[in-house]
Amino acid sequence: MRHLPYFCRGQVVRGFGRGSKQLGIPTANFPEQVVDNLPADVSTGIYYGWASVGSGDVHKMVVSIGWNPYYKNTKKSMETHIMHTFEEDFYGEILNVAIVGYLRPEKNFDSLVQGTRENAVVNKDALRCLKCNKLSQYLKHRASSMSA
Ligand SMILES: Nc1ncnc2c1ncn2[C@@H]1O[C@H](COP(=O)(O)OP(=O)(O)OP(=O)(O)O)[C@@H](O)[C@H]1O
Ligand SMILES: Cc1cc2nc3c(=O)[nH]c(=O)nc-3n(C[C@H](O)[C@H](O)[C@H](O)CO)c2cc1C
Ligand SMILES: [Mg+2]
Repeated sequence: MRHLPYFCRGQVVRGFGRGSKQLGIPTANFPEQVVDNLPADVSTGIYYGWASVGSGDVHKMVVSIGWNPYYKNTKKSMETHIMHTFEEDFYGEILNVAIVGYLRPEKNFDSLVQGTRENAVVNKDALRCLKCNKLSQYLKHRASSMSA
């Protein structure tokens, strides 16, 4: 994306409910409005960056933007997997994300097992890319000033 880092926020909505169960990675889904507001020339694929829920702590994240070719979705989605274990679900809360970099295009997995493996690889890549935490501090500041 030409527009990186890209900041956006929105309410976490329910998707198809298959992110965590099938691929082992829960993804907080943004509503259509947030997806429609992405720059028109955004490349679909998997990105990494920082995220916070409400005014909570900032965590590393990976975000998938696109049509999930494995599931043949007809509507573009934007789903964030936060690299943190939460005590409970946070549907309805405001998710803040700062997308920092691009990792890979979306793939059409041969199987769910392959999908799970690929996601473990991409999560590791994201952690390697996210060593600098300057943007994390920026997101924390921006999220708290917006909810004040
Ligand atoms: N580490 C995490 N990252 C993202 N979401 C999490 C995390 N831990 C718990 N959740 C919760 O899990 C929900 C996402 O679960 P999941 O992706 O399985 O379902 P869904 O978003 O409703 O549907 P879909 O499978 O279409 O994405 C989030 O909305 C959030 O409330
Ligand atoms: C890190 C990450 C990588 C993903 N990679 C793909 C992919 O390559 N192909 C795909 O169809 N879906 C991919 N997805 C989306 C996945 O299919 C989606 O989260 C589930 O279908 C739940 O909606 C990815 C999601 C995440 C969080
Ligand atoms: Mg999801």
